Amino acid sequence: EAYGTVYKWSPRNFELGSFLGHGKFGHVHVAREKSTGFLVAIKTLFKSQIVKSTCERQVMREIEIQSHLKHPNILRLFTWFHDERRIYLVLEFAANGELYKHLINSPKGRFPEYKAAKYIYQVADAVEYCHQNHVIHRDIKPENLLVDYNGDLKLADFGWSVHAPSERRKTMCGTLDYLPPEMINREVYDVSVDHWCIGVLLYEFLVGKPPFESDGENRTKARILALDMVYPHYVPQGAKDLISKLLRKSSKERLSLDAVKCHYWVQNFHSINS
Ligand SMILES: COc1ccc(C(=O)Nc2ccccc2)cc1NC(=O)CCSCc1cnc2[nH]ccc2c1
Repeated sequence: EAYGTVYKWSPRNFELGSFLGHGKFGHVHVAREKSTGFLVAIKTLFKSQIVKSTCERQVMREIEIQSHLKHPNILRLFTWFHDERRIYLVLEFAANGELYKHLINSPKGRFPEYKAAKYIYQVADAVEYCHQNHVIHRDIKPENLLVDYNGDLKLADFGWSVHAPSERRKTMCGTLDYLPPEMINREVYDVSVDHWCIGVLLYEFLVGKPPFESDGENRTKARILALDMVYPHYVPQGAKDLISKLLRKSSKERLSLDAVKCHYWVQNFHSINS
């Protein structure tokens, strides 16, 4: 808001491009801001659906929180505007799309060590920033991570379900794979749920599937509560050490996000990656 005036954005400022997907409240398109040529993603939310399903105050609060989060690994909400029927969110466009697709299209369906280490560092950094801004439970899982033009991760905090019968897990939308024990036991939870999810995420990066994956929901829950997991032979010792310090039943014993970033297995690759 230079010179004290707030610029009034409107749909006229943008040229709408291809359809990117749809969420529970609306759909997302790539768009080009006309005066700069800058590519963004515009998420159109229908007021009718929002008013029906959540109170407007909560919606405004969520948009307020999102627009203040500024971190290189968190998808930016640049601005928003509305007309009589819709709310438009002007979001950062991650040109390399969904991380999940990169994972399943990798040669062995899993990331090499250096990539897993780079990505887990970036996720830990983004989530630590969220915690410092009193935002928790960012729903960390591959479906909620995007890759930008430079190959860096963006925590996207999707509000959307899959838009096409893609190669995603069937149970994707309600996947239990990332639930920590305290949430299965419906106990009170705190920021350390995110630490658990980062442990599950790192395992999935290196193995290509989450540690407690089972065909039945109850089987998955039982495995989570029993910490019933095995590491394939190719998972390096350093990564096993880090995962085992995050997947702890007692949330207080889980490694801090700073310690994740400083862990020797992550640091070993950080120099190469940065
Ligand atoms: C910061 O991010 C967000 C902030 C807010 C909301 C939101 O919906 N808030 C909400 C919902 C209901 C009521 C009130 C507020 C959503 C997102 N983020 C996404 O929805 C995921 C990426 S969509 C963009 C995007 C970019 N880059 C891509 N590359 C490939 C696909 C793709 C898709």
